[in-house]
Amino acid sequence: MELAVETRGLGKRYGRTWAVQDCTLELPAGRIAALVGPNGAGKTTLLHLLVGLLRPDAGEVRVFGRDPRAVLADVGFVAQDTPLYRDFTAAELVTMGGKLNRRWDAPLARDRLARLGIPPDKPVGKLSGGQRAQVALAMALAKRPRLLLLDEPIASLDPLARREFMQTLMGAVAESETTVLLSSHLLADLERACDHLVVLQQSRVQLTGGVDELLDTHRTLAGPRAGSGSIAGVAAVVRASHTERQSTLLVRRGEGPIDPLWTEHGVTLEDVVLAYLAEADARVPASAWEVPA
Ligand SMILES: Nc1ncnc2c1ncn2[C@@H]1O[C@H](COP(=O)(O)OP(=O)(O)OP(=O)(O)O)[C@@H](O)[C@H]1O
Repeated sequence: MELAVETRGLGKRYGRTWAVQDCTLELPAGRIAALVGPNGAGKTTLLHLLVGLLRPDAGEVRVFGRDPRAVLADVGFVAQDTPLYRDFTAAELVTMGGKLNRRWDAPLARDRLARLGIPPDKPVGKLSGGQRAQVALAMALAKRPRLLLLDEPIASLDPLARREFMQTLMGAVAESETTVLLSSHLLADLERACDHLVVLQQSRVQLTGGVDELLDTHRTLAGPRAGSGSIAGVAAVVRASHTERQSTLLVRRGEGPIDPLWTEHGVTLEDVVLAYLAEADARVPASAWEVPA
């Protein structure tokens, strides 16, 4: 299995604060991976480490087995604020891309922009935020990257454009075996398109793996209010909530069938992500919020 991304104990800090800490993950080539986590979790920092914009303070990062700066020609990156030369038109950007990149698929960019109704002759600074995001994606795809990194690319898109954007990504992966890692807060959109998940929380990886595997290994259980004893067929309780009489648990399955005392339901990606984030959040000490007198 070829790995597009591999990190071992990766860390980056600003001053004394670790923005990414002890991050170990593997992203197999050909996957569309979602990078999720709350504001400030370290998603942008991780993407910047993968594209060589930042150097690690700890651990290692490899992209297709090499230092990220050695594979820049193979990596497309769309930064969070889709920075483009705002005085240039989309048509001028496509022409410029051809001069700056070895492999450049100008027809792909032009077709895509035409299909989306992006005016070729208007400075991109005068386009809407969503249109600018589409221009940035078209430019990144025209590079024909082996790895495409996208930092919150769909945040500014309307629901229809979001769906179109995700379909384009899936199409690009199917056609060219591009690996995609995209950060987003829009879990429902990710569930449709992504087959791999990385959850970051407070600079650390909380959970990572294939989406099918994660959905298969997690269950929601409902039953009479539970104590803290173990439950047959359950490896770990990720998140528990209780009423006076009833408990609802999100669990990771273990060996064998689950205790029939519990009613078992499948989970969505959103259920799993929110359970892991809530569980990690519960570990934030209240003192973190204390304001010095
Ligand atoms: N240039 C910087 N200088 C100092 N601290 C920084 C800098 N960039 C990021 N940080 C800090 O590093 C941590 C991770 O930030 P990062 O931008 O990677 O998070 P994020 O998950 O992308 O957040 P968001 O979802 O809000 O975009 C935060 O605590 C942030 O305040």
